[in-house]
Amino acid sequence: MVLVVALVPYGPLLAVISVMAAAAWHGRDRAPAEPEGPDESQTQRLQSLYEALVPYFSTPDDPAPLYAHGGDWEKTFPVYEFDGTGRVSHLVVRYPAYFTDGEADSRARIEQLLRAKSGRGREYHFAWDEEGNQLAVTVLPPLPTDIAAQRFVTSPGETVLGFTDPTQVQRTLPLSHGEEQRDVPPVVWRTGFRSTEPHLLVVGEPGSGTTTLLRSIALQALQYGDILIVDGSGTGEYACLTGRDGVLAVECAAAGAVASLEWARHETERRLIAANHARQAGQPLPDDIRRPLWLLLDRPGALAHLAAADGRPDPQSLLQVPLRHGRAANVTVVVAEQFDSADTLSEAVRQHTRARVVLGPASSTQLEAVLGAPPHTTPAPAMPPGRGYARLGTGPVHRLQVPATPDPHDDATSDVQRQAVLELLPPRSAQALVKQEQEPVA
Ligand SMILES: Nc1ncnc2c1ncn2[C@@H]1O[C@H](COP(=O)(O)OP(=O)(O)OP(=O)(O)O)[C@@H](O)[C@H]1O
Repeated sequence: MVLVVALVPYGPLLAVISVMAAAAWHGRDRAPAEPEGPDESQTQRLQSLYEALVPYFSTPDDPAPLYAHGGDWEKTFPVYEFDGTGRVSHLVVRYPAYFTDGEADSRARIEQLLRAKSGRGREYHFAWDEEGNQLAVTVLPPLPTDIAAQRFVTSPGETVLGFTDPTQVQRTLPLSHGEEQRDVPPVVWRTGFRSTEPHLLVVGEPGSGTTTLLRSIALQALQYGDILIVDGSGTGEYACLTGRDGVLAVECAAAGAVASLEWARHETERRLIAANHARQAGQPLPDDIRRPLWLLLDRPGALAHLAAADGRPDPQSLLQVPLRHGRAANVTVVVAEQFDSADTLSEAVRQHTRARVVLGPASSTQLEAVLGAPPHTTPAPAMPPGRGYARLGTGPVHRLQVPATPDPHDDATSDVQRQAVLELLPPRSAQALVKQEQEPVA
């Protein structure tokens, strides 16, 4: 088009000739290509997959079965791709309309079979098209495990939980990776006044990376708000945050945790009342209410019986008000717990944490119990720390890899990663220390 316009002053004929020449040049490689079909070993793989599916996708009373022993796989696999090792990397499987694709067990049987026949040791994504009677199977590449903590390009109120596949999220984040820059699709969780999932629950096996995720959230939260940490694990993994600007307290003992959470409950009520006054008076919300307050609890279950032994309330019981009214008061609660203590989670925590993350190995029952829906992917053959799944409200289940955000005081932390975390820590100013002494312990 640009070419035609540019050539108009030289006469339409010249323009036509030039366009034809350009088209010929452009199309020089487009000679009809040899139709590319699968080679012999690929054909064999497809045929054996087809044969394995026959018992699942046929009934004796079907007069014209799509699947029959010795039948034609080309009718059932309209799309197929292979990777460099000759294994299937993408496959579309057509199946008869009577197959019970709405039933979880029927789907699971097919998914298990396809996974076993296409090669274990990889992660698969299954997309069932119930209307079209077809299933798309895609092999997923591993998620990147080498993304270090850094300032993510997000807006206030957005927290990056980790990174996922490009297929399910529209957006990518520019990340610095050593000298390079690369774009990676994030799982972004929105908190605050307009959030539909104002609180988060993280569950995992020991060592799966739940503390690291909370540390990553804390570093992001400190950019715009204040945080209060209750660390029931008692291993001091949040010590790097103690006394930093915006860190109201890092509580490791039951007494301190109860006192701080009592303060947080009053603070939530104070914010609510002030917000109501402002709204009724038609005035903008005061700045101290706009500033987000985060309550991060790592393994609160461990503190429950210590508090009880001391005659104090379970710290979780103090979360009721922040959980219930946090959205209107700009107070966000994050709770991390291990699977074996998940039964210590209070009803309020279960009910109000609509953003969910599972890290580390988990059975499909455990995943469904926490996420409320099964993932459409098979488990990773080897789960690196920080790998898991995230679900925001009733949205899709995303694969998740949390950015490496290690404890900078841990001797095992590499210098590069330590430096990355240290750079994100706010300064320690005298003001923070005074605030820390005065505020949380009411
Ligand atoms: N996202 C991640 N990327 C890289 N390494 C990670 C990640 N998450 C955790 N790790 C590493 O895995 C180990 C355990 O992490 P973390 O302490 O966060 O786990 P945890 O679930 O809190 O377990 P625990 O309760 O036993 O401390 C640490 O050495 C940590 O550096």
